[in-house]
Amino acid sequence: MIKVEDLHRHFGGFRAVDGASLTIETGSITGLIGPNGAGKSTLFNVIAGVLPPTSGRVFMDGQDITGLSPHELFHRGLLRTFQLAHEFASMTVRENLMMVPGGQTGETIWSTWLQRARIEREEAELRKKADEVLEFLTIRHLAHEKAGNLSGGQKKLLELGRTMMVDAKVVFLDEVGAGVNRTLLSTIGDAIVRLNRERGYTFCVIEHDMDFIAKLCDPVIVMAAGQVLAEGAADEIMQNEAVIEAYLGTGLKNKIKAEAEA
Ligand SMILES: Nc1ncnc2c1ncn2[C@@H]1O[C@H](COP(=O)(O)OP(=O)(O)OP(=O)(O)O)[C@@H](O)[C@H]1O
Repeated sequence: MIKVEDLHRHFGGFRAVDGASLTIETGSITGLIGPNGAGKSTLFNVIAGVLPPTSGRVFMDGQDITGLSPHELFHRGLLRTFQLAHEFASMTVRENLMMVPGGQTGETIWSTWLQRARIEREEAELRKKADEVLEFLTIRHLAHEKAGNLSGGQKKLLELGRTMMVDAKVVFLDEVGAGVNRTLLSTIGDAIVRLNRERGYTFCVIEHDMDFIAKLCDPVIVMAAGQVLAEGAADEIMQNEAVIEAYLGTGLKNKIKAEAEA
């Protein structure tokens, strides 16, 4: 469980996150939505150790993880997808996956020279794991493709694949659907659900596509002006007056209402 208590992140005098408190339950796929500039990405960045908070605390399973580096959080199984360095364009999809775990014996020249057998064994294990990941994501056919040639949606799948190479526990996905076509978005959605159900991943997903959020996420947390405005099931949230107002602004909401009544 991730618990965020009264989190603030200010930029100069501007309060991007302004006292947000929320809980991401273990085993959930929690949606995080809100109008542009609501503070969602900043909140993600603070939780994931990319930005220090101005004040407030973040706990993971009861342990205070406020201000830990992305690297430390990575080793605890908490990651924001872009923490996993972006794909290496000239390497194949499989090689990109094999790069993730890091710390293999083969990383220093001396050990390369002295421990060839061990390195070969580690490589074989990594290759096997990468192939399992590709199978799970239904993209085995892309194993030898250069990562730079993948479409936007396939790159998102590769990002999910990277989380599987390190057996992540809690994954923060920022705008997973941006620029992704419908078919691939549904493949990505399926992969998220299966990782959640079959591998016990907890997800927190920022996404503007409400169909995607409604299909995948429970609960949905709504942020506006740096604070949590509402939380609940997707259908409740979409009926919530305060949420509609935060998205549309009162003026626009009244205009739509007037037009509907006319
Ligand atoms: N490094 C920064 N310096 C100054 N202001 C920033 C910085 N990062 C974010 N902000 C501001 O903080 C506010 C919240 O930004 P953030 O990206 O967290 O919102 P968001 O809810 O993720 O928006 P979107 O849905 O458009 O991505 C915005 O007004 C943004 O301009």
